[in-house]
Amino acid sequence: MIELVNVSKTFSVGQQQISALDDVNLTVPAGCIMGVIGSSGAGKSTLIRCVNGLECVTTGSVVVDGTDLTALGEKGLRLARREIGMIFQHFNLLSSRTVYDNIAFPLELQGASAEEINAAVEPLLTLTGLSAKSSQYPSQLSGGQKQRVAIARALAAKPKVLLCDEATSALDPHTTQSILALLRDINRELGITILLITHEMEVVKTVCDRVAIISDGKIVEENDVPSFFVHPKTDLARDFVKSALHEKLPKAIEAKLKRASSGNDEPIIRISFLGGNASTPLISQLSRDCEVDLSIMQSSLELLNGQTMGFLTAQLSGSDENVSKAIRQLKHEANITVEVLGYVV
Ligand SMILES: Nc1ncnc2c1ncn2[C@@H]1O[C@H](COP(=O)(O)OP(=O)(O)OP(=O)(O)O)[C@@H](O)[C@H]1O
Repeated sequence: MIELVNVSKTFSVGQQQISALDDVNLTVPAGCIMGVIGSSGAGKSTLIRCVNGLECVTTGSVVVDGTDLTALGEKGLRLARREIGMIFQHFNLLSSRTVYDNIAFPLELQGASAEEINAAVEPLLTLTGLSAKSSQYPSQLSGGQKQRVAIARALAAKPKVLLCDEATSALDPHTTQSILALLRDINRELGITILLITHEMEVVKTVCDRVAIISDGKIVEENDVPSFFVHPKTDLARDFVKSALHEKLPKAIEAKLKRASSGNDEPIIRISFLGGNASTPLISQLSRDCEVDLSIMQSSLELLNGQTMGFLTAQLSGSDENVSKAIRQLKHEANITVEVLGYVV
């Protein structure tokens, strides 16, 4: 549905060339909610602006629903952009227009009649829970309500794709959850493909089917969300995953944790499980098979896209040989990732 093929974007500032996107390849399947996450300056905004033609790519192509946007002239691009709705962090509503008139605005620009506009706007007011606010002005609304108006306006022209640029970053956690639930409903009920950019893993965890990490203008990792959480491949992905799981070792353990083993210490391991394994009696089995003890420090279960994921941090005790055997056995289990966080005496 959305395809970025070898996309690079370079900005010229005076004599300086700034590479914002560097050979990006990314596919967002139809009906998917894809999150692109990255730190500040990684290239997220540039990427999403290239997808709706607000920014021209330097090289490569951007294909949305079979149309190569990079091959279009100004008029063609204007028409193609009707298929692409977009919402922003700061809502970008027209302050002199009511809620109804904000939602109607893109249809007015297209020359729709009053009847056509009403037929499109009324269901959107219902969908976004704004029917009672229809004649109010943006200044009379909360942040969450403003974002609902922006979502309804983005959907007015019946786009196939919705782009979300840090859409919940200005909202409190409770309102964020309600906006993400609305995006999920829109995706399911209207079949709209959603590409969102965010710096918050909580957003990815709550609403996305797939996730890509961008760093220095490059996509460094991409996966479905449950696999991304359980099998992060890069250090950056591991950091993002940890930020979303709020995992922290007890302070006393953290203080004496050594990266390398000194020979007479014990490893602290972190195990992630995906799917059915999360509920199997893995620990007691490991303890029996390998004659090791596991002192559990942290454990949690999460449900992502209907899949159970388990996370467990434990100190492993036993003879060197048995501890090595236990780690080897864990590494061989399907759908389990084991990581040695360090060693304590
Ligand atoms: N119009 C521009 N002119 C020059 N450089 C730009 C322009 N837009 C972005 N950049 C540069 O491109 C790089 C990527 O910026 P971008 O805004 O895409 O990052 P981001 O991941 O969205 O960051 P943030 O989360 O802080 O908004 C940065 O180095 C930025 O300074």
